[in-house]
Amino acid sequence: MSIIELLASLSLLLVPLFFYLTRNSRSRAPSKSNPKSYPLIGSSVAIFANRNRTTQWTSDLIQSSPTATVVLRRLLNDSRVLTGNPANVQHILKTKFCDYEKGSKTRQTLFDFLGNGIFNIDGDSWKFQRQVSSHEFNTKSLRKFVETVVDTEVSQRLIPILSTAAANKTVLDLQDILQRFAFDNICKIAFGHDPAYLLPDLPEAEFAKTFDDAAKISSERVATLFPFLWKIKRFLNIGSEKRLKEACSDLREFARNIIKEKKQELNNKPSLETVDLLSRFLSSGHSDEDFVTDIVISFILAGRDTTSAALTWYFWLLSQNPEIEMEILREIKDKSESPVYDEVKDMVYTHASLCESMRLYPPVPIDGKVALRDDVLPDGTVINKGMRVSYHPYAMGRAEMLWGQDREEFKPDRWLQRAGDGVSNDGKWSFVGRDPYSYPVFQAGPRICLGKDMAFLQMKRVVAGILRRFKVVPAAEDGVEPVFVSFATSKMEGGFPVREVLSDDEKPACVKSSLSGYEDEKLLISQHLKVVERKLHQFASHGGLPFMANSDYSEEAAHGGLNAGESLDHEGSQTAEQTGEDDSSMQGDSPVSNGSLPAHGMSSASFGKHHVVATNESNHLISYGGKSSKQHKEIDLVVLENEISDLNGRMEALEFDRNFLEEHAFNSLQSGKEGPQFGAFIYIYI
Ligand code: HEM
Repeated sequence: MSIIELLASLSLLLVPLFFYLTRNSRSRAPSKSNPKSYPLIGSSVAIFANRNRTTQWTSDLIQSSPTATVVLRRLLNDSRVLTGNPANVQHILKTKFCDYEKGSKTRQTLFDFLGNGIFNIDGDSWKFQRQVSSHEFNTKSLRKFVETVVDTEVSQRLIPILSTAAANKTVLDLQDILQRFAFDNICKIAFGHDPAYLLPDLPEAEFAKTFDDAAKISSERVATLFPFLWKIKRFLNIGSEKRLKEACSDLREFARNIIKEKKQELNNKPSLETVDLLSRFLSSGHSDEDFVTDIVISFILAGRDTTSAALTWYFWLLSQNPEIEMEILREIKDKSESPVYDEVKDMVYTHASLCESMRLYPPVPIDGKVALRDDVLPDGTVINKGMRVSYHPYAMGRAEMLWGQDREEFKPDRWLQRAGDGVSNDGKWSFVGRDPYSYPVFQAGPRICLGKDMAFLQMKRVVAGILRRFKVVPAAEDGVEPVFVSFATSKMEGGFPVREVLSDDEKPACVKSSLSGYEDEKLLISQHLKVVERKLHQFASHGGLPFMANSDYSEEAAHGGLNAGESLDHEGSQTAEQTGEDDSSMQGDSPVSNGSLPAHGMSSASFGKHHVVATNESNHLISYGGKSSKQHKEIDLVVLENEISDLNGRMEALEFDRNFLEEHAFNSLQSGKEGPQFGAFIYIYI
């Protein structure tokens, strides 16, 4: 055969193959935002390069797509669609529910870990599990959940551990503590079993490690570019697959022990006083041990990793937004010490702040289905049978189209309305939810999370328990941002080391009164910072500071102070218009915020009014005439820099003095100078 004949035959073979392999390229999804794709290998190079930050990378791709949808082409025509478009989300999760399933490929991939549990199953088996489980989430069960299980875990385990850490000034991994808390909770409520992982000596959490390994390796299987590799490793029982096998076997052993215990209990006492989820399944005629084991594992996954992830990021955000923390504390202090079910339900601002936190850090950042037949999404993306279509709560929570220009700010107010707005007329906040297709943090449609209400009740009770007594302070240096990672559910990479500091109410009276002056000063500095922030914003918009020539610092401070004061108003008298005004002042990318001032070193350590006078003088300086516009701009900028540097120095000095005072006060209390008071304090809180 001549070379020409050989080439001709090859092209006869390759051309159809090429068209077959690239047939998905004809999808009408916007191509500009899709990463560069090549025949056969698709975008594998980019996917591989971003494998350690898939969530963030795909979120960026979605943000830059005009329809908020991207198609990721992988090896050999394995295309996956990722969407942040609410219309598409509604389409796959509700309108065409029957055409999008977990799918057999995903089921097979996750089978070793989740078996036939509710997260990994479709059809009748899913319906049955959902139906039986749903009894566990009715109002009566939830009321019992808050008033017995959660309360006990908070007051008898969580608080004592945090109190000891606060007294000894030890650093705790809050992520680990919250996972232990959630694990004890879910086992107690779902299986009537107390694993007692949240104990003062923090027992070796071998189970947690095992569970994390199983979840991580399983989600790596789903994400991998080379699925055949895990299959070979599994066959040979080597590497990560060997570990997965061991982990799954340990998990199953754990679940089987719980089931054995429960069966014995049921045999001894056929009518139990309290009916938990496991008893329900065992009494429903399903005695197949593997099936019940799968259910136990799925519920541990649902209950342990979601609320703990949500709360970990929540406490991080609060540490960066003290004024919001104060507003939450105000709401909490309105309720009783151990808020009962109705009070927890009524914690509207706390509820809004949790929704806002999960908007930015969703516990399940990406989730998906598989198309059972060819389809076209509402935005025109062509879907082929067997294609994986994922929705992306992480990207959606950061989409300007859905949340506006201030989407990166942590603002619980966006979920709230005040009296006089037609929604509530008792002067309180009322919660305004978003449609679940724009905010699919709990999924949406027929498979919406069953534990949503339970999760909120639990999280609000934990927040109330902790914030009433402590301030959670990240142990990492200021400015160090934790890293968001995700293996099925999200995590903070490396944990969340914190120092628990007693809240002011919990401190002995002498320390409290000395510290209140520092708090006032801190508030004043924050207000000044808001003013500077607004000035910088104006500088960016107008190339100068138009207001400075006509107004003086006091007016600005008063204005800034009003906004900050609004959030501190105990009577809750802030109006919707005022809130709106505050919003607009914060819109756009603010180059300076309270937590991210550039360090200019220490300047004045003097506090209060002196500083106002000095700044006043600086402002007058720039209103002197005779300068060119360019010179004006330069002077404006110098003035702003000086202000920032000065405020920064004052904040550092303040923190230093405050720490010194706390240290000194605690030391003198410990050395007995104020023995009786400290004794009482220890007695009550430790
Ligand atoms: C902040 C906390 C939580 C979040 C963000 C959350 C989120 C989700 C999401 C995204 C799904 C869909 C998963 C999928 O099908 O792929 C889901 C399903 C589910 N969740 Fe939650 N969840 C939370 C807490 C809980 C809790 C505490 C429970 C209680 C045990 C729970 C029980 C379930 C169950 C049983 C399903 C399966 C529903 C079904 O497939 O019909 N969740 N959740």
